[in-house]
Amino acid sequence: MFELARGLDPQALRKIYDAHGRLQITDFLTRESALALYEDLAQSTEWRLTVNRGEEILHFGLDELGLWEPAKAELLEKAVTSGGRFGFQFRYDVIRKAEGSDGLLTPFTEFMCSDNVLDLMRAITGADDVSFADAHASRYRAGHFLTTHDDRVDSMGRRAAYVLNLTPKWRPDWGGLLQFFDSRGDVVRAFTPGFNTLNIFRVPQAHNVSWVTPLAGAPRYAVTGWLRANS
Ligand SMILES: O=C(O)CCC(=O)C(=O)O
Ligand SMILES: [Fe+2]
Repeated sequence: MFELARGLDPQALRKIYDAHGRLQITDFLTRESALALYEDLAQSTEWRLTVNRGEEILHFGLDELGLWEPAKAELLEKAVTSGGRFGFQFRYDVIRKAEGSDGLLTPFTEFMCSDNVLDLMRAITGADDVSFADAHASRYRAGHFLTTHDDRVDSMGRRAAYVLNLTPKWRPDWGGLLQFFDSRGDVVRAFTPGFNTLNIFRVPQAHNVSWVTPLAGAPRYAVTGWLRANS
């Protein structure tokens, strides 16, 4: 089903990862595999809106949201914007792998957990104890975002994060950049979502996804997760 692009050079990638704690692989899958995954996500009806309320993670069906009274929608809007002003906040659409879910997310997760891919991930990151990868799909539309955080959850054994971007064409003006920060809050690197581009970065490390602007001509599709050790 899914195939790695040919010619990936683990040693060269390892050098970049070691030097910066992050890297981009601009063609990760074969074009056919990446297109199949993109098309599957673009036509899926399994998307739900996810937002956090403090530590709590909420999900809303998109049909359900369409039926909300304007006053209720406004309350959610206010909660999300005030939550993000000084704290950790996100809002985007998600598909989480679930028993019986059709679509390509489960086969893709299995692909990420295959010996071939895990060998490559261990070679790139040097994290020899990585034994599996988890995955969920994300879709950021205008007004979606994820404020600065470092992905650290000690009990989860996260060694590195990965993001496979799948929108065929993206412009930095559309927002949705994966940004990395130093301790002063300066952006030290920003990755513009690129089709079939895999971003990998060491955990913990401060990063965010910038607000997707009304200029966005398409949703920002990705499959993302963590390379994990059994903890
Ligand atoms: O979508 C991305 O580029 C990053 C997502 C992320 O940082 C996360 O889900 O924790
Ligand atoms: Fe993150």
